[in-house]
Amino acid sequence: IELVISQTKHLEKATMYKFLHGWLREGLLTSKGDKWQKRRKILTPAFHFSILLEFVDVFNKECEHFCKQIMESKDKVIDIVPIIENFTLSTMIETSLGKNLDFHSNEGSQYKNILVQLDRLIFMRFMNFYYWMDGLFRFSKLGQSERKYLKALHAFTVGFIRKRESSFQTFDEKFNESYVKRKHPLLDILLNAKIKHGSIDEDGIREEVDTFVFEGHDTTAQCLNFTTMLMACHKEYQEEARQEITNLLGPNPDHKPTYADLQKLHFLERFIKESLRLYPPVPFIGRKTSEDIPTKFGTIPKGVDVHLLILDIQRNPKVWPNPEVFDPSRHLPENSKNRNSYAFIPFSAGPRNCIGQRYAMLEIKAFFCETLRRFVLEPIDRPEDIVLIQSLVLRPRDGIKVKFSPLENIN
Ligand code: HEM
Repeated sequence: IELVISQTKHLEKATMYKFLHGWLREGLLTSKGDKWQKRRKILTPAFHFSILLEFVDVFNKECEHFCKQIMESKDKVIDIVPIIENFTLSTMIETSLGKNLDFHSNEGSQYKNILVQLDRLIFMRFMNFYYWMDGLFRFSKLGQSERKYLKALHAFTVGFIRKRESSFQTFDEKFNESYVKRKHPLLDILLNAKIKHGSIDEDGIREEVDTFVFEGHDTTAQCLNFTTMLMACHKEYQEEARQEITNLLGPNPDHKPTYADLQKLHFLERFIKESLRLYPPVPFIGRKTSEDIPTKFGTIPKGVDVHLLILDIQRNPKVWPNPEVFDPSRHLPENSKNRNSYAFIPFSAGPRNCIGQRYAMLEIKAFFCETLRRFVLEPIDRPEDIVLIQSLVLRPRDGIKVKFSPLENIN
């Protein structure tokens, strides 16, 4: 695994990524060579800590909205999957496009439905070998549906971009005070690159916006779904996480965490890592080899697809004793120092690792700062009840039900 992903040689993605090309074209996730390198350079500043700092306010606001929905719901046993997906999609739209999208509005519900349909169609194509052939797929009903949804999605994305561009003013990219004061959704960094430097055009911006929405919201949503279920199932760990949060921020959820606070939640971080070990939202990735790779087991030839099965790697009993047991202490520094660093790769590793890793961890931690200070989570669905399916991400087939008991009723 290390030989394939740690080097800059094998950066091209495997053949199966072609199923995403209609949607993302050649955005950061699917591009290769010079194009990928240039884009990574343009996009890396979008995750500078000064920008993430601002995003924490958005996460906090949306976390509060999430909890409000739960409080207003009559039934406290809730299938968390749809509301968590709305939560991560809202934060993604706001931080990447600088826009609030209401999913009850016509625009919001249509946009969300398109994403859901495309995910479903691409998964169906992936699962049916005949549809792997472009010619057959193009003339199939599935192919026609995909074209219809892609056209609608791209019209939405271009609309969002043009609207923001119409009132956009370029800015100085130096990380000085005025830069930090200004909120910079991802789209602004791309518009600046287009207008100031001509290093990207409108099609390129669209590729990247679609890539971020695709890669950023569903992955984080699935991590939150599984982590919330695990919190509910492990009362003692849930209490430890709540203690850590209240020791740092106090019991009142109106006292919101800052970027710096979120760095200090070490137990919560280990809890999330253990959830990512058992339920990696991206359960496998693939590369095409650009030259022969000699390994101690034999040579992987040039030009083949290599699939790296993250879920299996992270449940390998030779590395993770009793792999099915949920145990956050596996991620204590003293317990991980002798472990091969490629045994835990939920965000991949090497030069093509996840650019949004820190963003995702901040969002997930902010979510628990809010929910654990408002509710006690009790299990309804448990890991043994969940049927996992792998669509574009790893997800629970039938949702996940959790009971939310308001903390004030318990104390
Ligand atoms: C828990 C949440 C997340 C997980 C588990 C995750 C996982 C991954 C993995 C495994 C890859 C490598 C994919 C491959 O090699 O094919 C990846 C790449 C990527 N991720 Fe994430 N991701 C998460 C959240 C995010 C977020 C929040 C964003 C954006 C804000 C994001 C943006 C990207 C992009 C753009 C790439 C492509 C990077 C490149 O090829 O240079 N991800 N992610």
